[in-house]
Amino acid sequence: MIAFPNAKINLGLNILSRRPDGYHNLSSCFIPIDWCDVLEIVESDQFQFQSTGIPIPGDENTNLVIKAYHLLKGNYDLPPVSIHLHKVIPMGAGLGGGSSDAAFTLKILNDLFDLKLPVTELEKYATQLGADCPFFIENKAKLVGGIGEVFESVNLSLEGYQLQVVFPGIHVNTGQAFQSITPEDPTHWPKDVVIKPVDSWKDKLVNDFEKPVFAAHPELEEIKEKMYGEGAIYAAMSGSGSSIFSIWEHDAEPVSFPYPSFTHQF
Ligand SMILES: C[C@@](CO)(OP(=O)(O)O)[C@H](O)COP(=O)(O)OP(=O)(O)OC[C@H]1O[C@@H](n2ccc(N)nc2=O)[C@H](O)[C@@H]1O
Ligand SMILES: Nc1ncnc2c1ncn2[C@@H]1O[C@H](COP(=O)(O)OP(=O)(O)O)[C@@H](O)[C@H]1O
Repeated sequence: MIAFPNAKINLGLNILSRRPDGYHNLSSCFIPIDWCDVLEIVESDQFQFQSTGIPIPGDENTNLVIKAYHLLKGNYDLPPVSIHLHKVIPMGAGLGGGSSDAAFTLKILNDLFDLKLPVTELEKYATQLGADCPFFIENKAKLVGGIGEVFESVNLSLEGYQLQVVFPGIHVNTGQAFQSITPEDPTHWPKDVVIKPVDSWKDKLVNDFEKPVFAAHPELEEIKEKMYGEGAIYAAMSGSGSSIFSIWEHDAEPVSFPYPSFTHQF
């Protein structure tokens, strides 16, 4: 069975409070985007994992795809599988690619072996793999709270707009980025801003990670400012960075950068 785990971007990302377990409560609007990996899982004689495309750092057993398989295997009598992950989504980019691979692994195994796990159960398993993972189970634009596992539907349409996402190659460590933030309530909440026209979002829809990450990497802020300077309606960093995205009128020509990038007409 083959699937195409996609990335996400954060429209606004406010870090509200630090919890006793070290995690942070946040408020954001997540939207899926069509920048995708390729993930194939088939039944096999023995467990096998192969990855191609962008090399994934770290020991193979830290790969979230393998962790997702073992998590389900702990509770279900799963046969061995052969997994092929073709990595396209940049990593450490604030795009949630690894989390998406993990969530799609759960969904494929659920379908392949007819486990009949409902969405709520899949989301619980996904939360054990990473705070961003449960979003990719339903994989629809959502207002997100808690540490990333509390969802509210949102009436958001970007139809008629164009999205640009640029990955400038700087890898941001998510855990360290959270440590550099002083949590507080925002002046404007994402749920109130994203339902208004896109041209009202600037300065209201804020990603709290921008301040510390831009201070460490001023070239990222320059990319955002260049997007605004060339006509973007809204521009911001996604997640803990370092991807910068911008929203344009459908007939605009987004400024180009010498980095991996993705554009999409909604
Ligand atoms: C910041 C966000 C926003 O969408 O995205 P990315 O930049 O990673 O894409 C997410 O909250 C990232 O979620 P995810 O990357 O799954 O986090 P995890 O693997 O669970 O945790 C990585 C590190 O971030 C910290 N963390 C994560 C989520 C959260 N709500 N509070 C935290 O403090 C954890 O303490 C951990 O040290
Ligand atoms: N399947 C996977 N794809 C990408 N990264 C993975 C995967 N499994 C584990 N990782 C680890 O997670 C880290 C963060 O990757 P990713 O989730 O794509 O970025 P981000 O958290 O910035 O959205 C990577 O640097 C890598 O060490």
